[in-house]
Amino acid sequence: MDYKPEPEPLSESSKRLFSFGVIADIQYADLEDGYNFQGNRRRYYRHSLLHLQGAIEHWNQESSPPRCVLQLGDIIDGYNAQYKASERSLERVMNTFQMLKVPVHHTWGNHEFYNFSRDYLTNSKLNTKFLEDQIAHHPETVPSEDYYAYHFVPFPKFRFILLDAYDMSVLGVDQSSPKYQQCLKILREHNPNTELNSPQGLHEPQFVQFNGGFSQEQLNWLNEVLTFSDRNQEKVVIVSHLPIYPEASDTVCLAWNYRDALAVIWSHKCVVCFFAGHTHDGGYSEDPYGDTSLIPGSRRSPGEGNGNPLQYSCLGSSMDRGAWQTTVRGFTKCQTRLSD
Ligand SMILES: Nc1ncnc2c1ncn2[C@@H]1O[C@H](COP(=O)(O)OP(=O)(O)O)[C@@H](O)[C@H]1O
Repeated sequence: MDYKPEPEPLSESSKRLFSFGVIADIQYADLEDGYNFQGNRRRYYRHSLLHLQGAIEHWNQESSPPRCVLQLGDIIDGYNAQYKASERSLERVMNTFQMLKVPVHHTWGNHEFYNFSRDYLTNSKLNTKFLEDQIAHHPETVPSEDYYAYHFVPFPKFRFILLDAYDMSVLGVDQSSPKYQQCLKILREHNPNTELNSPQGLHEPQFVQFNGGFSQEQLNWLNEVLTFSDRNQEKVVIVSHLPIYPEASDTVCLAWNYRDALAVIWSHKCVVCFFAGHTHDGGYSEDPYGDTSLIPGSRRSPGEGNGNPLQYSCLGSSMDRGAWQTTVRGFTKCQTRLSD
């Protein structure tokens, strides 16, 4: 990850409220090192577990421990399926996570679906929905079972929302279902390549098989939660495996309908930060909240928004770069630092 903001000294008026850990794309497999599809990025399949152990030791030793850790998806590599080692590898990584003294929230990425069905994931330890916050008297903030998303409150007045970026995807969906046909149609309409994983020649390169998007139902739910948070003057952090902001990511890694997600976020005041995995080179950007020129096709008028810059971060692969610890101080400025 090229961008590495320097931690600012904490002044009396901006004391750290709390911190949380973030780790993405562990992609463990009991295999020798390899490369990504393009052959230009090394994958440290076996070593990634040691890296996770290092991150956990760091988090456990913090004098003021993080409230939680966010695991942003691709916890094991798709190669495990080929070697019939999916369950064994997942078990190994989850056993490592057991050393962590704080709760971990798991997000699902494309590699989860290379290894497991959605039903399997729902019934597995990678489903951390039991950690969700329940807002009494606001049933509209309860997510549907049709997608894997929830919200939780690690610190008073800070709400975190975990989104399912493969809600609309050909990955993890039963191929005999109408939803699969609908997603395949969307993908084919935007991607005429025979190899649907290839972005070659695409006007919108994010329309590849290894990505997905958010259903309207999930976006409506997100809108309800953000409405609640606005009303309650909360600050909101959103996480998903797929990034949604072009300036913080390679365009081929964006969620299919990233603009729809941005439109929902921009119609509220409360969102301060969005974290994603998937883009192994990492990325970081501040949305000036009003400058629509950065978003191709955006219909948002200049000057709209809440006046605060919104932070978007994509984490570099944990195998290459390490885990991140983020400290929160009111979140007018997101402060990140490399923890190892
Ligand atoms: N241009 C491409 N053409 C065909 N398949 C691709 C292409 N790019 C990626 N893939 C496939 O998509 C999946 C994800 O790609 P990969 O490079 O492993 O990225 P990551 O490890 O970040 O998920 C792999 O199954 C890979 O084989």
